[in-house]
Amino acid sequence: MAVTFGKSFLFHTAKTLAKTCLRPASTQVDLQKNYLKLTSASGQLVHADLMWLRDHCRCSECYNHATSQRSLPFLSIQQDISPKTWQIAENDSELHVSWPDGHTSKYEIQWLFENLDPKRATQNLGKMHNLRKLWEDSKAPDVPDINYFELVEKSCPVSLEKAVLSLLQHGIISVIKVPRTVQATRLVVEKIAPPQQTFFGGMWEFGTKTHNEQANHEDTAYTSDALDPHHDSTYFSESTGLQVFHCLERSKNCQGGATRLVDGMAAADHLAKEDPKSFEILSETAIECEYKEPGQHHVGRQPVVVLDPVTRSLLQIRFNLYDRSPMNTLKSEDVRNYYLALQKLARIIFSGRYEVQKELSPGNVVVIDNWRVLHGRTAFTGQRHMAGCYVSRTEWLSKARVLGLI
Ligand SMILES: C[N+](C)(C)CCCC[C@H](N)C(=O)O
Ligand SMILES: O=C(O)CCC(=O)C(=O)O
Ligand SMILES: [Fe+2]
Repeated sequence: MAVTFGKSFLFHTAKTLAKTCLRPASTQVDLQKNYLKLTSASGQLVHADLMWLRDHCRCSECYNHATSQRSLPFLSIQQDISPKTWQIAENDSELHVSWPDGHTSKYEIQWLFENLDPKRATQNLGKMHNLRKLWEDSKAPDVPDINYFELVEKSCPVSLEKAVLSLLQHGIISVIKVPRTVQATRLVVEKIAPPQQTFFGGMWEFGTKTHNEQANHEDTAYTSDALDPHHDSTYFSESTGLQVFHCLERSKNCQGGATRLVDGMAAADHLAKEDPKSFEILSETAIECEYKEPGQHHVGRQPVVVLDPVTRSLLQIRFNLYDRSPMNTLKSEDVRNYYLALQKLARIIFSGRYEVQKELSPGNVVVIDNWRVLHGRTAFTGQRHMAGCYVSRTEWLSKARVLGLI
């Protein structure tokens, strides 16, 4: 049964099956009104809509393999398209389809089953989700220290993989023995992706010992006040992906200024279990955040808990109580319940259950997934000089894919 054609094949197979009760030796193809029904030898069943099938022809006319881009004119796909013939070929590894206009398409059967599997989207996006190890209640995450020399000087691929994996698993990377310079901080980051340019700059510096007055911004981060755990850039249309901190200098008389890190996804997960209604409110109601200073006015509107549009699993937590705009996006009848829900999440976040504190010292760079882990600091006295940068999410996820991690 190496090569079988159209309906006669189906008829034949069905009869054989009925007589012998044997499993089919190859994929079965059955033309329905507007799709091909494919049944694998092991019984997996998928529906290939005929418009979808024509669109996914991977011949060099319809698809540019060098650029991974489609070239078939989208509007040329007719609503009533139907194949003239179809056959399973190449020892059950390909489906060949000929279309009324004379075009022939060949598909790898395995590729079809993968891409048509209705569970595929859920499972595929679940890869990141499955790697994630939420911080456990009152237990510090097991974050490996990555050595600067290995990562940057030796460009060790194992170190880089370990670093990006740590980000996927724990939402943070710790790099040790980093030279106390902005340039060394940059070299660490560039192993993963380029620093993201924002109005704060590419690489930024902040702290008491300022160096360059122009680098200062009208934000509490640039003071020595305490900052409760928060995510940054909730006022951008897309929050920055990574937050990098390197404490370049702490004066001898510097007291406080410990970095507080909280796993926002562990907190949201806790809320989902404890109070699903509040979780739902936070994931379905958008609020607004803003940043204003002379020459800048950014506004971002999204829910505090953002779910993946396909899998509905946790995609992002955007928690920043400081940078909220007037809460004018809520319907008046929803205001009270919204406040109660946000307070519930805030209580979990501020409870310390999913928090670690670390007094960053010169030489220690921490990279934080700003879509997951919140950062804050205790108030301080004395001198504390920090450097760092943002990295956009699309850039670091691209690196994770290139490394084969997701
Ligand atoms: C650039 N640097 C990180 C130093 C400051 C960022 C400003 C912090 C702002 N409130 C926010 O939460 O986004
Ligand atoms: O000073 C710190 O450790 C953190 C300040 C902060 O929240 C920020 O720069 O975004
Ligand atoms: Fe911040």
